[in-house]
Amino acid sequence: TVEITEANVNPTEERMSPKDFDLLKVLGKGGYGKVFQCRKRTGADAGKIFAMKVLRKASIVRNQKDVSHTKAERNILESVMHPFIVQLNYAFQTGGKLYLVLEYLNGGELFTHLENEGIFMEDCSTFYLAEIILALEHLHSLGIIYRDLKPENILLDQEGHVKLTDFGLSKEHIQDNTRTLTFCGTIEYMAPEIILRLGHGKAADWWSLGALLYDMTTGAPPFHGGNRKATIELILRGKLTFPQYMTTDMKDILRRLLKKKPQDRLGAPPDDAKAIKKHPFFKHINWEDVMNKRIEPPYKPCVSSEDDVSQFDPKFTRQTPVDSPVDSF
Ligand SMILES: O=C(Nc1cccc(C(F)(F)F)c1)C1CCN(c2ncnc3[nH]cnc23)CC1
Repeated sequence: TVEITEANVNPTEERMSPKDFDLLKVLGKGGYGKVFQCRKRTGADAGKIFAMKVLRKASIVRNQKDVSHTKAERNILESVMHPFIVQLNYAFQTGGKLYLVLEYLNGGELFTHLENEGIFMEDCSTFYLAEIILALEHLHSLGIIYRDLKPENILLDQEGHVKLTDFGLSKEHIQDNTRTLTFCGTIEYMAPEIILRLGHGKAADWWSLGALLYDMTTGAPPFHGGNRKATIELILRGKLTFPQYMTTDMKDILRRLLKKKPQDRLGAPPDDAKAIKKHPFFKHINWEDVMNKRIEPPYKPCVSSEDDVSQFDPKFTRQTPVDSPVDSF
């Protein structure tokens, strides 16, 4: 059973319900639920735009792991406040569904910008990596492992700063409704110990950071085969190769982040992010400036207004937003 009590779901006093929101656009859809752009109709922030994640309880409880992931997602988002992590504003439920009302980010996915650019220049990758490292450092300080670091889980805000989203149930877990949830969707950024199900610690996030940096710099993740099995083979036993144009610092930090054994990896306990922030690859970075958003973002998403959805996939945004009535019998 999904014992989610009203008390620990709704962080605010206001009793909220779906009718307090007008659905505007569909931002994403998967097996367990949908994400809508919506506008709040009532209360202090009436008129404000949010992203609303709607999860169907029935489809979650089928798999115990997802129940814990879902609860983890809500608990994480409720307890985490950080400039580079998406903010949870409201959480509530109806008989059959869970609702997470999150800050709306109209800059779109980092993935989209990486696709458009092909590859990022080093200073651009350094900017995104620095903000992501501070977000991961904060999560790790709370004992939280992100697990799902990959370009599509990294959104940009209106100014072009990073925001980590989609905790717990990532869209891949949702769409691929199989039992082996860990092996669904993009595994290219997954650390060997996760693939081998040896359990994973914080070091798994630093592997994914390395895979992300490699992808930003070369246009593809470090280990990717023609199919899932080949990719897994390469992640576990493949040799890392670098293109000619890669600088020495970049090659060095990638070698250290993409160590197959978590205990050998840069950022392994007890140092965690400290060891990474000290690496020469970040010699020009002032970490205080990064935290205070004093570094100019490399791309400013061209969005016209707060409710702009132009950065999202039209295959979703062109759909009429309907919160399917699972509750009304
Ligand atoms: O499609 C998505 N997620 C997704 C896809 C399929 C299924 C499900 C689930 F079943 F879990 F609901 C979720 C993305 C989530 C992050 N997105 C956000 N976009 C804008 N503001 C945001 N603020 C917070 N997140 C965003 C873009 C869409």
